[in-house]
Amino acid sequence: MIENNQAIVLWKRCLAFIKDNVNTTAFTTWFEPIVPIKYEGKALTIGVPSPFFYEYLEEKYVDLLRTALYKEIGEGTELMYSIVTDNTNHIDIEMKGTERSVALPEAKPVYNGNKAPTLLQAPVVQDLDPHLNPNYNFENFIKGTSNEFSLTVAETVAQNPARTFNPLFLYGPSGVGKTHLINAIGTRIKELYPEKRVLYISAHLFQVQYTDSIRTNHFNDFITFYQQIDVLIIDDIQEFAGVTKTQNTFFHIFNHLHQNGKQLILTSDRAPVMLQGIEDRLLTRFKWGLIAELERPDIDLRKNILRSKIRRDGLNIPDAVINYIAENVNESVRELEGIVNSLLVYSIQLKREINLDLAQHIVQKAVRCSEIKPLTVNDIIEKVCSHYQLDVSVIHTKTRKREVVQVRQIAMYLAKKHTDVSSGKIGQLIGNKDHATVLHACKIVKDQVEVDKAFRQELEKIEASLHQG
Ligand SMILES: Nc1ncnc2c1ncn2[C@@H]1O[C@H](COP(=O)(O)OP(=O)(O)OP(=O)(O)O)[C@@H](O)[C@H]1O
Repeated sequence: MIENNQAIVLWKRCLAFIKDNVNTTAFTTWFEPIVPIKYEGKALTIGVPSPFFYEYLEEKYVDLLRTALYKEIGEGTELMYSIVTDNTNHIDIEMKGTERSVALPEAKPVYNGNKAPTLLQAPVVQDLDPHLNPNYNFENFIKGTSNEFSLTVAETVAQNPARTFNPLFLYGPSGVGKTHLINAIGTRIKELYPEKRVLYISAHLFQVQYTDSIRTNHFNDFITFYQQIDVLIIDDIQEFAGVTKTQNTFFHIFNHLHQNGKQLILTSDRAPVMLQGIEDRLLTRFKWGLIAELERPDIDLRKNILRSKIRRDGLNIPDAVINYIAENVNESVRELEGIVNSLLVYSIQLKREINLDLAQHIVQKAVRCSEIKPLTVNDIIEKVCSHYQLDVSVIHTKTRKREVVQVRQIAMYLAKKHTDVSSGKIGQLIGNKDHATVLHACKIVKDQVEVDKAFRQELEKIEASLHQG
């Protein structure tokens, strides 16, 4: 690779500036490994060792890099990245710096980003920033048994928005790929139907925009803006719990879009039946289309995700290390990614190869904080039965006695709330019932919790005992 002399000189100046503005460890870890590649047409290209390195720089140091470039080279200088795996080999994935932060929805509120709520007309398609994260796409979403169904319905919706499942409601615990999948749907729709107005927004940001619109007397603009979206994607809808006015506004937007054949895509950390503090009329609507669950990744998926991430980061990690991580880190994909990133940082900082020792050290540190044993459905059955002084075996019989039915329903409700076991599996483990019986039980208990104070306190007592040995 021929380095361009001008790039070396310019980058050296930037480095001097950066060195004055970060601590020594950060400088050694994140800036020393960078190699200047070329300077052409007001763009400086730098080589970084992996895509992760690029993402990290863009996330943590984007402002510092921009300031250094503008100050040392000139206002408006662009930064380009190239992934360099070693001195002789460089994968030419050129990535434009500073775009990533713009692509991330939370980094820039949609309200300002689209300037749309001040317009009474529909935003022109090309003016509407969909706020999709292009790094979350179908191509890099790895399929496994825990996400296969959700992936299939997501692809179906992307192929034919508003024609099949509307709304599409995806739910599952944190870090299992919900945000990734809904961004992938949005991106695919934009590819297939560029004329469609697609918008991704977190429920939190939607609420902030709504409150802002009231404060600044722009409520009508706010409503008009949302009613003109073709594909509305709202992440983490559980955040609407308890905020009645936002829910009310969303209810009207939902109705308008649905009636006009527009697609709605929603995610939540739990099934609609478990969403407390959300009005029934909204919950009913969430069930109009299709509800799909994303479960925690099983071991095969964990291994495949690790392999894919490692390949993408240009790392060389032995199989024994991959197996060790996959066996010991099982909470979420986010957690897996965190471990690989830590491995990378440690190996750069300590200049050590990635081996089993290093992996064990990192995994133990990460897992130690969450050493509380996760609850199982059996733990819950035992606690509930002991609270009601009922023999555990009775819960598994076919009896329809009122008190047994109620204990069974409470156990199902608590299992759904406190574990990530799927409804079907909970049914199997509690009296060999089906998935629909579990959801019905959850609804019955939830309704009673909302109106019956004594019952609510009783459940709180059982819940408090769940983590006691
Ligand atoms: N099947 C998968 N293939 C590849 N990457 C995945 C997969 N599932 C999750 N990920 C990655 O794991 C990380 C966490 O996923 P994501 O943010 O989509 O989770 P989430 O379910 O939306 O979590 P939360 O509810 O906390 O927002 C992301 O970097 C995502 O790309």
